[in-house]
Amino acid sequence: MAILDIENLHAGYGQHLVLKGVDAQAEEGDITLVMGPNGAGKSTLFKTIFGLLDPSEGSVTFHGEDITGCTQEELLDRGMAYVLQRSALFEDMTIRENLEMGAYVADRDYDVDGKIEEIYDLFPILEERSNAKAGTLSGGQRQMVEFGRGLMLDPEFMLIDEPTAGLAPKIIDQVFERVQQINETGVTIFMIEQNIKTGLEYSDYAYVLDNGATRFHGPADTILDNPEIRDAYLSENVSYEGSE
Ligand SMILES: Nc1ncnc2c1ncn2[C@@H]1O[C@H](COP(=O)(O)OP(=O)(O)OP(=O)(O)O)[C@@H](O)[C@H]1O
Repeated sequence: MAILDIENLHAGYGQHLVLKGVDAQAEEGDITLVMGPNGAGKSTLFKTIFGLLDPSEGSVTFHGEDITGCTQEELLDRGMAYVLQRSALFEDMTIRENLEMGAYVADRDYDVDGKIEEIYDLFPILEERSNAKAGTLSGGQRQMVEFGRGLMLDPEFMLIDEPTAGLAPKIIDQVFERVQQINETGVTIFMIEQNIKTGLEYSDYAYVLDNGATRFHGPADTILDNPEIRDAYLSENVSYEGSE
């Protein structure tokens, strides 16, 4: 069953229309990859899903309910989380304090400590380094804190924008393993990624966006069987991961 359903979505910045008819779905329990060239509109799509941009046409439904026009707080309440591409940690705060910030909109009786314990169980290094300031962490550890912070309100659906952006090639697999761990706790993942070959290995289904519209979609393990997709989208990523 689709937890998220995007239909004919149009959105942009002022007069600049970026999304020109995106159709996509996320099946419950899946990791769904969103790929496409630079400027295709991937981040714009995620911002529109999360209510940061108003669509001019089309709809986004979550659990069958139209969420167009919902505020971020309402979406968090409904079980959606958004992990941004650019690191937005509080540099002078500790790992634990950064995690606590992930629950700042929670009710007073929300069990913040209990949730942090769950995140420490998932990513033990965060407990070992809980008093370290975010500004002292490696790129991979920062990304783990970002994931942890996104998990603080117990989401069932997580938007993740390019989790490996700017990270060293040798830790890319680790980042995807963490995404997989999160998914195994029952969180449906909708993820933008430029490291296409590795990203597809960890995904169930994939969408290719081009020029603001859905160009192609299919099971992740079949996407690269399409020569058109390989030629158009893989060649520019070969440098990341080496050619076959
Ligand atoms: N805040 C903004 N104001 C105006 N135009 C923007 C803004 N953010 C993005 N754009 C434009 O929207 C288009 C799509 O950008 P977007 O970031 O959604 O693409 P993307 O597919 O995520 O690309 P990338 O892989 O480079 O992150 C680009 O032409 C970009 O210049």
